[in-house]
Amino acid sequence: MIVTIDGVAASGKSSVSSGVARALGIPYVSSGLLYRAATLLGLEARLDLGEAAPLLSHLQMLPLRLEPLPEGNRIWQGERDLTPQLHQSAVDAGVSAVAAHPELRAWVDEQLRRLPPPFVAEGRDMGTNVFPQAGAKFYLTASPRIRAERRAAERPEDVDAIEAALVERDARDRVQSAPAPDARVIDTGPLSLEEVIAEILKGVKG
Ligand SMILES: Nc1ncnc2c1ncn2[C@@H]1O[C@H](COP(=O)(O)OP(=O)(O)O)[C@@H](O)[C@H]1O
Ligand SMILES: Nc1ccn([C@H]2C[C@H](O)[C@@H](COP(=O)(O)OP(=O)(O)O)O2)c(=O)n1
Repeated sequence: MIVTIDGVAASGKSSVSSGVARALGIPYVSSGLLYRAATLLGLEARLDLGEAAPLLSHLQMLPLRLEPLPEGNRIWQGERDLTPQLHQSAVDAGVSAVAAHPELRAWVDEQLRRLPPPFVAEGRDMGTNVFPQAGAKFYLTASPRIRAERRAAERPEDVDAIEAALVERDARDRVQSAPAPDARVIDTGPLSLEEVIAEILKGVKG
C-alpha cells in the first residue's frame, strides 16, 4: 500500500503524514527533506543553486540516507545528521531553485522509488509523478495566513514575513504542485490536526 499526501508549503503534510502512518503502523517518507538536504549541501559548498550540473556531481560524492522514523524523518550524510539545519530560512529561500531542476528531481525520485512499500509519502508530486499508482491520494491546503500562523508558533519569526515567504515559495513551486486528478483535496484551515488525520484514515480504509 502507498498513500500520498501532497500540498502547499506548511499545509501540515509532515505532521499529518506522521499521524496517518503511525495509525496504520507503516513508515512515512518526507520527500521535501531530500530537496532541503541538496540545498543545504549546495549552500555550504557555495555552489550556484541555479546550475544543476555542479550541484548534482557534488551530491553524488556525498550520498545521503533518508531515515523514515515515525516521529519525524531524518537525513544523514555519513555520520552527520543534517536534519536540524534543514528548516532554516536560507534553505527555505534556496530550495525552490533546486527543486526546479529536472536533474535534481530525477535524483530525488530515484531514491524514493527504491523504498519498499508500504508507506505514506508526502511532498508536492507524490501522487502525480512519483507514485501515480498509489491506492489513496490526498492534497492539503489552507490559507497563507493560517499556514503562516502555524509556522510562527514553531519559529521565532514575524508572521507577516513568514506569510510573504510562503506565498513566494508557493508561486515558485507551482509547476510541480498541482493536485493529482484522483486526489481528495482537504482544506485543513478549519480542522484540527487530529481531524485531518481522521479524515484521511477514513478515506484510506474506504
Ligand atoms: N489542522 C491542522 N492540520 C495540519 N497541521 C496543523 C493543523 N493545525 C496545526 N497544524 C500545525 O501546522 C504546522 C505545520 O505543519 P507541517 O506538518 O510542518 O507542514 P508541512 O509538512 O506541510 O510543511 C505543524 O506545527 C502542525 O502541527
Ligand atoms: N515532492 C516534492 C517535495 C518538495 N519539493 C520542494 C518544494 C518545497 O519548496 C521544498 C521543501 O518542501 P517541504 O515539503 O520540505 O517543505 P514545506 O512544507 O514546503 O515547508 O521542496 C518539491 O518540489 N517536490
